Amino acid sequence: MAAQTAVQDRQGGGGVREREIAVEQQHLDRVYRRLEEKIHEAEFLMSDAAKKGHVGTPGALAERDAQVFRAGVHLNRLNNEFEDFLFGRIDLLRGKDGKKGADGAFTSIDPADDAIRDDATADIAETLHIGRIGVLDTDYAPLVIDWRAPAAAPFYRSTPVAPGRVVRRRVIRSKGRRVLGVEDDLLRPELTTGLPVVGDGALMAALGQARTHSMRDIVSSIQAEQDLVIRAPAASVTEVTGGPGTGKTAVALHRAAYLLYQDRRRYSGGILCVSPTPLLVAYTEGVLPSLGEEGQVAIRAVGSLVDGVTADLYDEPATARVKGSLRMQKVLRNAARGCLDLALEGPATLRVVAFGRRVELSAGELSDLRHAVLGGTAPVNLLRPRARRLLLDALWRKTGRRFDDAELAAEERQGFDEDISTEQDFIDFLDAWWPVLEPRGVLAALADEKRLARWARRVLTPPEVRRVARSLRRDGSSAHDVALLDELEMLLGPVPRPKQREADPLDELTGLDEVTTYADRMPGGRRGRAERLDEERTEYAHVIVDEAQDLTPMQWRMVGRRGRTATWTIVGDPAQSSWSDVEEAAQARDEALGSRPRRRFTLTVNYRNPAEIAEVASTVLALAMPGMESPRAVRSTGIVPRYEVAGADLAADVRAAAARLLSEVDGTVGVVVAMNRRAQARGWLEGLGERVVALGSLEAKGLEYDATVVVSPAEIAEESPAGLRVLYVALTRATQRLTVLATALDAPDAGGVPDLLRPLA
Ligand SMILES: Nc1ncnc2c1ncn2[C@@H]1O[C@H](COP(=O)(O)OP(=O)(O)OP(=O)(O)O)[C@@H](O)[C@H]1O
Repeated sequence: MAAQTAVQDRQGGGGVREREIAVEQQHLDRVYRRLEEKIHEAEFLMSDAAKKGHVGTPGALAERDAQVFRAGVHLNRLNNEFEDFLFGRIDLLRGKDGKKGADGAFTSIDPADDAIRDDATADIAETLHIGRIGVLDTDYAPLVIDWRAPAAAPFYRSTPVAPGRVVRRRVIRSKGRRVLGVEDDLLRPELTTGLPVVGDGALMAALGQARTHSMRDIVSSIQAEQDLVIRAPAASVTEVTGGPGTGKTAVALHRAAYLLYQDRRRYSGGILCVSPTPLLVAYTEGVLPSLGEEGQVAIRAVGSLVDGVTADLYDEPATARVKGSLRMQKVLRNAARGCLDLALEGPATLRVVAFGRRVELSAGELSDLRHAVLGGTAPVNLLRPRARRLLLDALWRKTGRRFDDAELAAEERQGFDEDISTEQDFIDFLDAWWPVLEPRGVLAALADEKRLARWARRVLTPPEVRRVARSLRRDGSSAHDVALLDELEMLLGPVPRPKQREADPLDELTGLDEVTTYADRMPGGRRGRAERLDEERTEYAHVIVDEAQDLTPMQWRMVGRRGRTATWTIVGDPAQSSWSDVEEAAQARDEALGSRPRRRFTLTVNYRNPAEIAEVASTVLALAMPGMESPRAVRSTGIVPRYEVAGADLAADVRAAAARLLSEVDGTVGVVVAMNRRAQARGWLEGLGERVVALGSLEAKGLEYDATVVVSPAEIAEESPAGLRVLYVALTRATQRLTVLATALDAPDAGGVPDLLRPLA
């Protein structure tokens, strides 16, 4: 009977849909009325604090500032008129333990033993609405439960096989203050509860939507296997693997929001999310604000982890391989020390005047001294004070002064040190003989092939030396260079910086700088507190690594230094790795993570690609990683990939394919080409508008489009030793349509299918 009602209502019979929308609209109206009251409260707090004036004891001022800060943050969150602020509802049977949690909702997951009557009828005992932040009524009853609260977990976890207390799960679609639609899943169809069921399920509705250039959150349709990862306890390392489109990136970002909600104090140390490319950062950075989280999470491209440098170049695969390998540690260590010698083009000897006579250290003596100082492993810049001391010791010995009285000797020596070390000649000599080295200077020195060959003796082969030196002569940096700079920063130690402007002592007394005023005093004007903290921070409480399969060993070292005491979430897919030496990268990952225990999760369902596209990708996967399983595509659209063969004018053919796809989809189109055709391809698409973009194969990582054109699979595959895996990435970017454009290199068959995409016999 209930099943019958459900079928009828799914077909929209009897105006049930409109009635149910009206029911949810009523609830949403109540929520907004309550939110308005909260906004007034927060505004009152702000103005009350302001009225407390500008004078008072330091304690009172600090209290006032903290109050303003808290109220401001709160107001900001409330004022954000989220698209679907309220997005879910669950109707629950009576629970087992009858206890209420902090959010006002009952805690038990399982139904009470007598919640279902013998005739399979049951009553709905509790209805919870789930939203982006929690809202309590004036009497502390929950109007909306925060999606991250324990009571919201059944919304994501319940399945028809293990429904727990959930009878019906409803996803509510709204815009601003208006409810637009509802989509229900009936989790206990065997029961008669009188609940109407509307719609075709929320997940399919979400997956079919057109894509934009920004990723959407999935908060209203997180699936059970994803929810397990999002809410996994933050102990040590959480490792997630899964094929393309299984939601790894989405899950990682939702997990960041969950961790902050769950233990805000602990994660005030910041969460770092490392992404492979700036394009993926731009694509994903709107997700956390849409979940109500801003400020504590820094999403950075791996090439932007060192302040002041942004990677804007790509290295050829063979060069990347060398620069990313652990062998570079040795080369950089030699370079850090070797650069001291480079500076010695100035005076070869040191001459000073002491006690009326000249005292001199010869080139040989200076060289011995340098060796003695460099004997330690300390960073080179930190050895400078020791070098200075040894120079003074050696000069003092040369003066031949002897004293019987120890006190007198100490006094004389102190005077000597002060005199000599303030002498301009000595200062100039020290600056030339033991200069403060900056990572960029040392890296630039490696661009000289002869020098690099010396520092890389028995570590790199001559062709490798040539490649690396040549790549460093370019103007700009690659993501591999950034890891080298970071390594050098560690080997060299901090560069002493000129002192910052003194803080206003009164501000320090009142704690005012913690709240707002510090930003005003910063050079360059007013900046957000979060932005400032982000820049200053070099270690984080939690580190998330997206597309972890692509980090080179040197990059793992760089990321590892940012999370020495952190907990970690690492998501990736070995089948999508563009790094050729998978084992070396795994070893570096192990080093970065140390012996911390790991919890492993696997995601198995592909939410991005329709089955028709996933099938093509799986033929390449079989070549790239024989034996590796493809994730299961969750939907099928009936639209098969289109195969075309390019004629004499590749540009015109690519342009035509892109234009056709633009007319077929509402959202975005991505044209993926081999890396060396990137610039060219941008030109081909000129004038087609903003919905279409050209991407080099490595740039496509992590992104998705309504439709894609993959240009010459063979060219992409042949571009690097990991080319087949890169091609696998390229083929898995489309949510609706795929066009493959073959060239002669692809050896297409009569149907235009490239050799690489033909299923193995
Ligand atoms: N539970 C879900 N509900 C709705 N959409 C989802 C869900 N899970 C994933 N998606 C969507 O599927 C697409 C793929 O997700 P995501 O980019 O996180 O996958 P991925 O595993 O990181 O992929 P890749 O390895 O290819 O980079 C995104 O559009 C995402 O919004």
